[in-house]
Amino acid sequence: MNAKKTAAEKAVEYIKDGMTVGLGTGSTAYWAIRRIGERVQEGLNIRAIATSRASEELAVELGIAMMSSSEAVELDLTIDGADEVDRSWSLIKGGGGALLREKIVASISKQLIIIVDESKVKERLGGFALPVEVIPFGYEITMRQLSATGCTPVLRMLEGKPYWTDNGNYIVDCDYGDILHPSQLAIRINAIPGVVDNGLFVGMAGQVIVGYGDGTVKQLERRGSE
Ligand SMILES: O=C(CO)[C@H](O)[C@H](O)COP(=O)(O)O
Repeated sequence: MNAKKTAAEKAVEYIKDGMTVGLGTGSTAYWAIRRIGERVQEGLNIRAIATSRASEELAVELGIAMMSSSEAVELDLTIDGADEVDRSWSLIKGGGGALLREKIVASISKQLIIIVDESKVKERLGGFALPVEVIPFGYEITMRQLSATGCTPVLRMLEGKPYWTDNGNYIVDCDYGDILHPSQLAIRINAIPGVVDNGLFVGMAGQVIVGYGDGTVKQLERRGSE
């Protein structure tokens, strides 16, 4: 069974006619967009905004009506994946390089539903190196400053060149080991001038849907807050 697909399809059940919807990025969000496309073909009337060019292209191909960022004042619902989620629903995102648009879209969503397979649920964040979007100018300086926050920063590369985000920036993957205080760390990272944003999403998820290999899906119960 495809655990990402089952989690994604469960989340799409929350979409109702007339809603405005944020479309996430990645291999789990892909299944949600596919299912939304099917529902649109069946007559569902929604308008959507995507968190990456790749998701936008897929949505347009599937006939989903898109809205511009100037029209998107508040969204009813956003469905997105994550690289890690802990028991208080803090997240690491950005493995697919879309963290900035994902955070912007999540910030105007009345509800953010996170869809993951069971491998992403962790007691503590930090097994996955934290993606940080940085501007290209002075990135070596920014990387040294990131290093001083307690991580090993690595510039993300693609085909021998720095990876470019949809926003024309770089991604630095920062390995902190166990992240004990995600919200404090997020503030420290974002205080560095060359940082645009980081992949820690704290207090943003409104629901986490987990898909399992046996075909079942469950809501992740929330335990405490960060
Ligand atoms: O944050 C993201 C992209 O920037 C993705 O949601 C995250 O990387 C999870 O991706 P996948 O569903 O492919 O495992």
